[in-house]
Amino acid sequence: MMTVNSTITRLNQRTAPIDLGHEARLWLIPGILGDAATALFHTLCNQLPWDRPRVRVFGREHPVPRLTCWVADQGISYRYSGLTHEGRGWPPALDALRRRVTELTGRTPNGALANLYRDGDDSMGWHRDNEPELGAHPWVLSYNLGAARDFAFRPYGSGRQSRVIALEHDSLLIMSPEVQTHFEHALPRRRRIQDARLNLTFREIVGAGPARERERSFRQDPRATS
Ligand SMILES: O=C(O)CCC(=O)C(=O)O
Ligand SMILES: [Fe+2]
Repeated sequence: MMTVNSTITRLNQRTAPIDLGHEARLWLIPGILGDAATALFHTLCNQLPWDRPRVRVFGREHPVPRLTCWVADQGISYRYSGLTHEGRGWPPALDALRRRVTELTGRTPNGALANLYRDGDDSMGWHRDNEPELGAHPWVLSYNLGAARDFAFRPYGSGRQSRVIALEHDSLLIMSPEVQTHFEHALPRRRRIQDARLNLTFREIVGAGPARERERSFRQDPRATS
């Protein structure tokens, strides 16, 4: 497995990072698949076994405002929305994308959480991706298809929003581990957007430690929760 430093060096050679502070860095690489991206978008929309988990927020049950699917190596499981999701292997449609993500980052994720936002009404609330099964240095590699959407960061614990980045079709956003330590992120609702967007966050599940519920804060908008 690649060390943290060699990943940083490789990414810095490709593009200048966006520095959020506290050593938390983002790299945004546009156009990583080219023409193949549009076909991949339609294939994944149609072929992934999408689910719409229900979660309890302030004592009431709601379906999450998006569709989700966990894709991973056989036996690699991930806990979110109160359920453990088991990896069943990768669909061939993702082979080229996985190779490309590894080529760009040097990292070898063994799972990806897919989210399908049917239109701008679908969203994801403030959270960090720091589950114990991601280990002490969780690199999150986030690939985008379809409608461009804003992605927001704010310092963890402060509520003050610090940065919004537009994530466009066929772009890859890489978050260094410190992003999860010091910042939360969210995909805010954007009512004017009528088109669908699909996001895959590639992750490395490193241990079988006790899974705990994904951390979410519901301050912004209870409908934007997961
Ligand atoms: O849709 C996105 O860009 C964000 C997804 C995300 O933050 C997650 O799956 O943890
Ligand atoms: Fe996330």
